[in-house]
Amino acid sequence: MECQLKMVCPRPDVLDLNNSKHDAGGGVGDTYCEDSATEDQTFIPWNQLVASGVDLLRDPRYNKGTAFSEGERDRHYLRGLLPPVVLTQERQIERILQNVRSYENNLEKYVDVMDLQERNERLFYKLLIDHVEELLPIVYTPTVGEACQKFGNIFRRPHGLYITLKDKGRVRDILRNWAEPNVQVIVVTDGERILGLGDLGCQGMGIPIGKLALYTALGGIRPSSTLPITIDVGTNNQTLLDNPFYIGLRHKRVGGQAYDELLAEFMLACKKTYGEKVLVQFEDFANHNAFRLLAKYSSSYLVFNDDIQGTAAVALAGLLAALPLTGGTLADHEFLFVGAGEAGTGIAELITIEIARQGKIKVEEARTKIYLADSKGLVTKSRINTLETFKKPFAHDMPEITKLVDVIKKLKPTAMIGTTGKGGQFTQAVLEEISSYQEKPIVFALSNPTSQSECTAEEAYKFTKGKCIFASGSPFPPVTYEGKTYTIGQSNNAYIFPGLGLGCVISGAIRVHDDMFLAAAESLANEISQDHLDKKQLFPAFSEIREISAHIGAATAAKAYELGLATKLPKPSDLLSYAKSCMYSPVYRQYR
Ligand SMILES: NC(=O)C1=CN([C@@H]2O[C@H](COP(=O)(O)OP(=O)(O)OC[C@H]3O[C@@H](n4cnc5c(N)ncnc54)[C@H](OP(=O)(O)O)[C@@H]3O)[C@@H](O)[C@H]2O)C=CC1
Ligand SMILES: CC(=O)C(=O)O
Ligand SMILES: [Mg+2]
Repeated sequence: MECQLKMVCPRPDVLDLNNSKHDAGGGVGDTYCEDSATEDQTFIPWNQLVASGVDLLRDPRYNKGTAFSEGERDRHYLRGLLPPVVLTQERQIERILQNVRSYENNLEKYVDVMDLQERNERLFYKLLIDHVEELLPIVYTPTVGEACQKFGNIFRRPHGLYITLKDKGRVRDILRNWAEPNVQVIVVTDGERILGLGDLGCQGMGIPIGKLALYTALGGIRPSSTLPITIDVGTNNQTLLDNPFYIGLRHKRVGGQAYDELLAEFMLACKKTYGEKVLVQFEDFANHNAFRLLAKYSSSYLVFNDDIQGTAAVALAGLLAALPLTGGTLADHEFLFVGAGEAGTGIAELITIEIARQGKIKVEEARTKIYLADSKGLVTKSRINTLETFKKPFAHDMPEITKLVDVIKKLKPTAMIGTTGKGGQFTQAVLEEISSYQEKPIVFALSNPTSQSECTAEEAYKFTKGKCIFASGSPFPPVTYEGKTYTIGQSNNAYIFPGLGLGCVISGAIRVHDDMFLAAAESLANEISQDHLDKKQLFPAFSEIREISAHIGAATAAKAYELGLATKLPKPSDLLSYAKSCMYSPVYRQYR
């Protein structure tokens, strides 16, 4: 069919590099019109043709469904293909929300909402942005976890790229099959540690899809610039291997040289296809690969690990925000990490850097404030020969203690941070113990999804008698304890990566440096007001997140410039305004 649709735009999408006004880093893309665009605006010719008629309705990027105007229906061969009603985007959202709310279980809501992404992208993002508090638990933790577990059973339309062991030698060809040429952010998983749900193999794809939806909704990254990828090297999850509807390679996980070669080919293919400024986020790899891959690629690629570094930044922000409640500085606290993997040691390292920076002391000295416990108990020097490298810096010269409650009795930490991926570790006895000597213990239960949280918000307040300063990785409703209501802050890396990604894109960063995470953490902590603290709320509401992401983006970009890692020159004079002006808006465009 002849292509008829020409989209035109008085102001370019800033993340659209097709346009010279804002150049965030190479390539060609679509343009969009300003929110207020009307059909009789002065249009600038648009240089990309897309389908009309039936094909237009079937293309989620351009489809507006019943919101196509009368004029558009005539001009783009849509007459008769739609019922006569013309609805506004707002009315469409009302209808969809009504449907979503009518489902009793969250997985049905997930299927319905994600289906919209495949049908009408702008409507999906407007829905998500306008109702973020309600829908985040659906497209993200906890529901996305269940969706991954059942991904094969609920599979409808593919989204993202699947790269398997069988594709060795042709990964670049596969990237070329992705229709969008201007990818700026990739989230990749190999599915081995999906939330706290373990190895979900190829079905981990729900996570990159969900994370990238947040890059757009929370951080304003243009959807066409995002690419979810799953690397399938098999799975050790026998239940999935036995499931006739499993979507991945039906064999045990392959590691070693074959794995490393595939990853190396993948990284190089990303750089060759999308340029050196494509941001690659490693997500939900098991820790035996996560730390290795980060160390291997972070000095030569624009890459970070969300579970190690993004989580560290969000937790540090929460701890900084808690200081006005506890009094003192970070260095005045004793931290106990329960769970010593990616999230636990990632946070421990960033806190170390911050304590050392604030106190102008050596990192070795800062580390004396931090203790780890893993599945075998307290991490001590006596275990040094069998400890993984990432635990070793925090091994203390102490007797071995296996039971958590005994560790607490011995160390008397002021802050306890759970990253075990195992639900229920913060038992009544543990919570009672930490509040027996500490007036305001900090208790973070960061494991996801909700089923794996170390304790519920209600348990935390009940068993500490309302004393604790609490945050969780997955959402919990407010808790009322003895007449006082506490709003539960969600210490989730979703506060960090969208803004950090925005900062990388707008500055044209070529590397992600630890100091950029510190800048992001400080920026997030600055958003906590006295109002929040009155409710012991350490994180702002997600409804405020786009504004916050702009601040985080500006702070991250500023740090990239300061470190000489930014390539977009000249540096914009007002990074915050620039970040805001770059953010994708899902409001419908008018098609000429
Ligand atoms: N809120 C957020 O933003 C984020 C939350 N997470 C969540 O954190 C959890 C862990 O993720 P990640 O760090 O990547 O996983 P890892 O597998 O890297 O680490 C898990 C750690 O928990 C330890 N552990 C397991 N059981 C116990 C136990 N009973 N007592 C003490 N320690 C225990 C493990 O011990 P051992 O080393 O001995 O095996 C390991 O050190 C997941 O649920 C994930 O969803 C992760 C990233 C971000
Ligand atoms: C939030 C996140 O990244 C995780 O739980 O793995
Ligand atoms: Mg993760």
